[in-house]
Amino acid sequence: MSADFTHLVTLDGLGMGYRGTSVVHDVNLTVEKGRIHALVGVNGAGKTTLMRGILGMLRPSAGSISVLGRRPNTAHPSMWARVGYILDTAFTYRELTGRENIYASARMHGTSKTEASAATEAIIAAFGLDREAGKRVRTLSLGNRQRVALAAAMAHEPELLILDEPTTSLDPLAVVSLRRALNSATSRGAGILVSSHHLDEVARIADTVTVLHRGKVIADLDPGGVDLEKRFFDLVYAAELGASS
Ligand SMILES: Nc1ncnc2c1ncn2[C@@H]1O[C@H](COP(=O)(O)OP(=O)(O)OP(=O)(O)O)[C@@H](O)[C@H]1O
Repeated sequence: MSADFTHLVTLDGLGMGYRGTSVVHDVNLTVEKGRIHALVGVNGAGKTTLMRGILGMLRPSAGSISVLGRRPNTAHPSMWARVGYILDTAFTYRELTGRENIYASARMHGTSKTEASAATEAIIAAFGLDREAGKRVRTLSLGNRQRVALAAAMAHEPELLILDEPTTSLDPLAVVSLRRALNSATSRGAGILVSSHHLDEVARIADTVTVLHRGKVIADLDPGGVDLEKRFFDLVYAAELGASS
């Protein structure tokens, strides 16, 4: 099933926080079909919080969130079959093998047994996980657990992918596999929101880059321009100066 709208996610004047503490303020952002939207910001800027809101784990205190045309807090569970994500520490079932994790995820996202088997083997090959896939996840290295979690998030070919710092523990080869997998997802029309501290990688893959600082959007940057890292730090520095003056 395909969404018949361009905006897979729309955040409109979004405010969110934890127990009375305001963390995200007046954020407007869209994730579009076939595009990679990167979210960058220093530690504590609010990237994970914003993603929790999109995934229906936190309610807005102001404004609204629309995911695949619905409000996440009230969406039917079947909508989540069209979404894939990793958040904070990538989740896996540690007593299952990598292959079992990926297959279970595909099945839980509504894929038939035959399709799930084929999708599992295809994504194991795409991520170069052939040697690790038969091992219990608890015996894998941190980076390989991350690769299994990413494969599990993507095996069911979601229309929307929310990826919180997916490259953190990955080696350069795994980063290349992920980049290819993300490109292949956007070619079939998926939209991706990805947070990252790796600005060189962001410059390579993103169509749009939003800078979040102290829970506010302070700029949208052109990923193709010169020295994304410098432009990012200049913006954050200026925002900090503004906040302290
Ligand atoms: N469960 C929570 N309860 C209370 N405050 C929280 C909780 N989770 C995050 N925060 C606070 O919300 C703010 C934003 O945190 P968040 O994890 O969204 O930032 P981030 O941009 O993802 O940071 P990082 O790059 O370090 O992952 C921080 O001040 C953090 O302390």
